[in-house]
Amino acid sequence: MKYLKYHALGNDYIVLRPEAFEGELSGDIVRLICHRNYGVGSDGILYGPVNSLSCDFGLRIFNPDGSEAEKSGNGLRIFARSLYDEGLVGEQSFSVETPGGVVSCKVEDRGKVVSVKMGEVRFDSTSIPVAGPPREVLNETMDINGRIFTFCAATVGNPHCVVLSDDPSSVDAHHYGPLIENDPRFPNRTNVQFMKVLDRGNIQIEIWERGAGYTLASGSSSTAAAAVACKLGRCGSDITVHMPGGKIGIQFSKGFFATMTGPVTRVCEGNMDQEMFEGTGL
Ligand SMILES: N[C@@H](CCC[C@H](N)C(=O)O)C(=O)O
Repeated sequence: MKYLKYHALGNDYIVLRPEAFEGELSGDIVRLICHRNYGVGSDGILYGPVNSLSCDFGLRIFNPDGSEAEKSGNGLRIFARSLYDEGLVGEQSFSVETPGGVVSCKVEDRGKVVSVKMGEVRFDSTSIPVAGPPREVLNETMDINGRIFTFCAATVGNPHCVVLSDDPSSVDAHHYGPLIENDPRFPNRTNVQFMKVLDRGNIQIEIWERGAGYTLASGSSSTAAAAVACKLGRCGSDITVHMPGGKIGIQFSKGFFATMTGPVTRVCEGNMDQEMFEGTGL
């Protein structure tokens, strides 16, 4: 089974074309393909282009735990680059339908940079979702094993919990990230960012992703955290997000309509041997 592999600041994805894999991408198959020892290994699978009635292309996004995500910022940049590499798009803008909404992509610098209009970031609890009365989820507190966190929540199409921090660390991301990801206040679980505002144009985040765990970078996390910093009045509308894997630029217009710009790196193309799937019924 042919696949392509790319990474975006160390957030790596496998691109599977439907013609290369005509079966149903079950949770078991996704977990196997993403497994770092028994499979190819990745932070997720991009399955597309699939048919779309409203857009140039459709895309499905799967996390390594087998769950399907509504949107992926790094994933969309990688998907756009894969289309460019295979001559399906040029450097003109094109639309992609995801379960979390429609985005517009533009490949730049011969594919090494991609911009994505990610849609509107929203903070209302019913859209994210967050349990409790309908409200904007801003500067709320949560007690996680006795440690009190102040957080905001947002949706970029997928859910995000942005924890305000003076010292974001991978230690906190690994320890508290899974607890927050699965906290009952988030009915669909959530992605988690520990965010420090550096100045009006820069933030730093550490990331724990829903269904993927600790990642070196995340486009939708960058978008959500930057939107929270802007919403709180701590940043302007042009923000650089600094992560362990590198940095992404986020620009807001007309309120919280976000454009994300960042790099994509091609890793390889390969073929998954049928032996890998023995015993899976595939
Ligand atoms: N790494 C992605 C996010 C992938 C989806 C996320 N884990 C979720 O379940 O919402 C990104 O770059 O946005």
